[in-house]
Amino acid sequence: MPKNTAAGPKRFWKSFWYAAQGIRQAFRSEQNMRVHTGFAVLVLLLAALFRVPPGDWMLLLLAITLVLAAELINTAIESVVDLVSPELHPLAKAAKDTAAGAVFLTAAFAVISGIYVFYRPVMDWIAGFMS
Ligand SMILES: Nc1ncnc2c1ncn2[C@@H]1O[C@H](COP(=O)(O)OP(=O)(O)OP(=O)(O)O)[C@@H](O)[C@H]1O
Repeated sequence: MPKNTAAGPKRFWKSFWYAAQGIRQAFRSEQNMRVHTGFAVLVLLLAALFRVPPGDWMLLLLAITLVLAAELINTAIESVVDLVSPELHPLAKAAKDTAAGAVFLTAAFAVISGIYVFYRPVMDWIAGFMS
């Protein structure tokens, strides 16, 4: 596999290309990455539908970014663990479980953010629907 041997601006743009390849690879190989991306798209569509204020958009974008970034780092750690420790090992388990814990924390933050942003608009929508 080729390394990034380019220099100057070319090296800079190539590193973006490698990053895009990493995201594409994680999206293809990790079901959780696809599930989280699907939720992210749904949440952004709902935010547009309910016309949430700019500050709430930023909170949702922060939550989505945290979850997807944690998922990418989790995927990277899983790959390295599988490479160096294909056999069962307590440290391999600790590494994978800790990385999964990071994803769980960001997902919990995303759920709380979603409730914070959508509770009022959804309640108003239901109230309008009932009256
Ligand atoms: N080499 C290993 N040594 C010890 N325990 C491991 C090892 N590999 C995996 N495990 C345990 O099995 C769990 C599941 O590991 P696996 O590699 O299937 O990842 P995963 O969390 O299912 O991720 P994904 O499904 O996204 O690939 C880990 O969280 C860990 O507890």
